[in-house]
Amino acid sequence: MKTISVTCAIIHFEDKILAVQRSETMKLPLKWEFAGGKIELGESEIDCIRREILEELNILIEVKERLTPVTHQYSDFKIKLIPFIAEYLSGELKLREHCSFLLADKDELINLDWAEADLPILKEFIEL
Ligand SMILES: Nc1nc2c([nH]c(=O)n2[C@H]2C[C@H](O)[C@@H](COP(=O)(O)OP(=O)(O)OP(=O)(O)O)O2)c(=O)[nH]1
Repeated sequence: MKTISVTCAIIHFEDKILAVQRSETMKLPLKWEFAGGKIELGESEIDCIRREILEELNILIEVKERLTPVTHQYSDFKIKLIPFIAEYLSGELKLREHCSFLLADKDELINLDWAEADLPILKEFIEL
């Protein structure tokens, strides 16, 4: 089965972290995730995450660090999820695809109902 490469960003708003909830009509409905999306043909990982964040959230970010990618097999597709730590730079946050968002303390994140592929990323981030 083909593996889909997806970037996502753990975005700091000062001391809070942004989590977003997938809408009912998306794949993995109502699961929480870090905003991001699929890498387009010929696009770099960094260009992808900046583009996806602008498209989905209407904000600019500064990418700080790449964490360890996670390969995860869902029942009907397989993804390689590439996480970045980033900082909010500018723009008014608007949800263009997701149904809700949360600005949470790092230690509150684990309580959300995450997309499965995010769990190893969350663990690595919490232990940083
Ligand atoms: N953006 C993002 N996607 C994630 C995360 N965890 C996770 O399993 N995914 C999955 C959900 C999607 O199937 C895929 C990302 O593609 P996408 O954001 O373009 O999702 P999409 O709903 O447009 O997908 P599709 O319907 O076009 O197939 O990766 C995450 O933390 N962030």
